[in-house]
Amino acid sequence: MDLSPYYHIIFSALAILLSAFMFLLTLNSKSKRVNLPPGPPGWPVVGNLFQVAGSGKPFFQYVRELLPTYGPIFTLKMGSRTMIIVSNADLVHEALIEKGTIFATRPAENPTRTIFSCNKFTVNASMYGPVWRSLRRNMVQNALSAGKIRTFRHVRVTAMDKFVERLKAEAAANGGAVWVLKNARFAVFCILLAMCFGVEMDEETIEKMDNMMKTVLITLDPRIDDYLPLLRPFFSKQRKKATEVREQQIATLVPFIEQRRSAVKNPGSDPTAAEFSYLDTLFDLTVEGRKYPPTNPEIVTLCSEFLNGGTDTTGTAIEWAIARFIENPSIQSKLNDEIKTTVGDKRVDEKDVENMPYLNAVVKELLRKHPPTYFSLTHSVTEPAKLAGYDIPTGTNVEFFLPAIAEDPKLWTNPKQFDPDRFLTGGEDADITGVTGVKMMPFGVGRRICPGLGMATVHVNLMIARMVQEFEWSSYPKDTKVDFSEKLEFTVVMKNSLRAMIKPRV
Ligand code: HEM
Repeated sequence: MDLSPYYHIIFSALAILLSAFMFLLTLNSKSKRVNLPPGPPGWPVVGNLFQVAGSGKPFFQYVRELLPTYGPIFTLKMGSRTMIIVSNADLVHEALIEKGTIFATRPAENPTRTIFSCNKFTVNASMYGPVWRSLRRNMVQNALSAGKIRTFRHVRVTAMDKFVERLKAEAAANGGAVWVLKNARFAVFCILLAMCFGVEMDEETIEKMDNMMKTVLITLDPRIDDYLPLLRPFFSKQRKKATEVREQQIATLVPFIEQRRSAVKNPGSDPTAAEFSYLDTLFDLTVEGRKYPPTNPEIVTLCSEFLNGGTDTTGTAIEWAIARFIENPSIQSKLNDEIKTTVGDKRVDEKDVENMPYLNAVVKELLRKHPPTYFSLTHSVTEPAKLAGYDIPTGTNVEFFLPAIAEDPKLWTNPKQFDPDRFLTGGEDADITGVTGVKMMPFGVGRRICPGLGMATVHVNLMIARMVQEFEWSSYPKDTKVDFSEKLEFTVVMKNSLRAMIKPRV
């Protein structure tokens, strides 16, 4: 959440004037009687907003530095929004498992998000209720069930072969060096596109789609008027731009939606059409409380959610994995040994992954130490609630800070260390779904747990296995140390995007 571009003196002055006015208005309001968790003192109305923005730090870093002072639950006032940051496993369990139905909703969205989510018509943004239930049930049962994931095996095989070819070509042109995140996220994006649209796309079209998705994500970056709605009149240009981007997004995606609609209506008419796609589940979808199926703009929104949910998250996991392999070559060689003993000279397949305990331990440790997002998506409560004895009013943004849980010394031995063996010889374990207890939650836990968990696990395991089977990975430039600094770019990626040397294994 980098708000620094908006941290402008004029707005500060304006906000202070407004804040004095609003403060007087709210002095006697009943919110004064609410017992919120403690937090750093802020200014009236703007709260801690300018402290956060002015710190110049990524939001996760700002929060991390407050933990020793304010503990496992604290409040940040971000303009009109009250944010409650939770960073302790027991409190996560209390909120998302014990009081799961109450903490399962989402807060109100800012106007830009509302444009792109078609008024909260997505699994991730919808309030806890009938729309969410219908959309989520459809995604989980009709598109992401274990059986449906299996039907796309051939898509993953083709995408992995292309991925390896791309890496080889890039290495050949650059003295053996390749960019890790860029190539990994492109490979996942190809898989998700094929699953979503069920039509074949050439590389140029895929890149066009990818650029479109990136533009949307940038447009959705938070702005200061999201926190201080009184400043909205100053941002009419940005609002107009957002509407234009939305129009472009619709114009880019609708032709593919119509192509698929026609292929489904006239079986056999399009020889390139896949047997099944996520789109097929949306055309006639019945949504509780509605009499009509999703419109084309709504389908655009649902497809974008499907593509965005799994692309950067998975790509990010792969980048951190390769960084760890370069840092610790013994992990890489142990993995390669396991691949060799499991599949011999055969190309590693997703079915083999189940029989590779070391690979599974590496992936689990990766998601513990480097959860691709440091906060779960924002939660909110369906009714006034209590957490750790404090009041949680409706409309509050409840944020769960994942690294604090996955690196809690009360839950883990040497939590800072990247050590896949902790899950094998170390005798440690964790239920990633949180049902039997929360120790790490890279996919969230409870009712809003990531519905892509199963598929994402297949993708991360398979990509790592193929990347290590094909190549030996080492540092670029040679003999340099990996810099593990982080930065926020929707997910938490490496501050200096990882470039690595690859050597084909013989
Ligand atoms: C390594 C990959 C992934 C990670 C780390 C990840 C992580 C997460 C997290 C932390 C949440 C928020 C949970 C909460 O609100 O408490 C989430 C939600 C979600 N994810 Fe994922 N995700 C991944 C892959 C995917 C994939 C492949 C898809 C679908 C194609 C997907 C679709 C979604 C959706 C739709 C939600 C919203 C669920 C809801 O609100 O009910 N994710 N994910």
